Amino acid sequence: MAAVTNRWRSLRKILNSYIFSGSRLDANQHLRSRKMQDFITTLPSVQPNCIQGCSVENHGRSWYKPNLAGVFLLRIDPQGIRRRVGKNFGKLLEQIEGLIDERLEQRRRLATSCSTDVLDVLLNTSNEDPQAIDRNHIQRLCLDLFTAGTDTTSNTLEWAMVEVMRKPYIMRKAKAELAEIIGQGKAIEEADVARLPYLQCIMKETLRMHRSSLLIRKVDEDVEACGYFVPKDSQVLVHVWSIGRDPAIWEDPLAFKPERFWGSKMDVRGQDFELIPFGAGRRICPGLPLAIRTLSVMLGSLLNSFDWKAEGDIAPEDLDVEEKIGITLARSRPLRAVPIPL
Ligand code: HEM
Repeated sequence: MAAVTNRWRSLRKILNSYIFSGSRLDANQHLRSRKMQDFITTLPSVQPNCIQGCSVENHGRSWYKPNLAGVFLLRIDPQGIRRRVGKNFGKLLEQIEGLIDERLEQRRRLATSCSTDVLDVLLNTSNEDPQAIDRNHIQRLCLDLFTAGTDTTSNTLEWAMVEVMRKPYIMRKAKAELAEIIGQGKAIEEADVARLPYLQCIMKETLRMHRSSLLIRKVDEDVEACGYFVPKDSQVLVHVWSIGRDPAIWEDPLAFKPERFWGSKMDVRGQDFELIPFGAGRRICPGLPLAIRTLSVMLGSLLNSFDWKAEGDIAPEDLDVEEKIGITLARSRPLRAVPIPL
């Protein structure tokens, strides 16, 4: 056992030097995280105060499994990661293939090609110019949208509900705003969201606290940033989760307080580097406008249509916020919320 631990320690040392590829970054110095410090550095583009990362003591689990083949640029797949990913993506592609066939059949049956959703638009474009986009493109594009747009959105909504249910005063305030602006029990339209500032604050606060994304960037040329030398071709992982909880940026960072955004111009659209749940720059999430609109409408509708309690009459303060870390950040146990008619 001791031998395995030692080997693992020296492997971590090697990994460290590869990940930080020659820079003088010392992970221990800058990230206090026990579990993540060996593999991840927090290097937001310009804000020096973000670089400190933040404590993640309440992350009790070892979650980060580096793909060794990727780290050492090997073609082999010693952990079977590439094989498993290939198999699971194959299954997803089969499902999408089925959806496309179904839609083509429906269009043939109804003799129509009118655009009702993204898939119709893609199929129409392909009909008009098969060189521009073929069936393979459509399949891959749908795969991208499914993988990038589903868990991200549903997890964020679940976290928003958990946080609102944990703090009855937030629930009351949000409901009061909805009742005043929309009318209790009435449906919310996308256009209403702009008139619901407190609901928007809840969404921002949820995205601040419950994002796990690592933004991945490759450095074009040698750069000095915040006193660190980052050599050309380094891969930099920007740890958005830590930025969102950095005490150097946020007052009382572990508390869910939508009020911190009240009257503030700070937004999630990639201009304020303290809050970049959707990334920033050229590769910022293209689903951002859709996600913001749908999330606000969904959360607002849930709050405006029902009262809520946790299943099993768990007291609000006992609802836990334990996270299950992955590409997206899910709650460790899915929330089971019981709607109560108004
Ligand atoms: C709460 C919801 C969402 C969050 C927090 C989120 C977050 C992100 C982040 C952090 C990135 C990487 C950006 C970067 O590297 O700078 C990304 C990329 C992407 N997102 Fe989202 N996303 C969400 C919803 C969606 C939705 C609804 C869609 C589409 C329907 C979508 C489609 C994509 C795509 C296609 C990319 C890859 C873009 C590229 O590589 O150029 N996302 N998202």
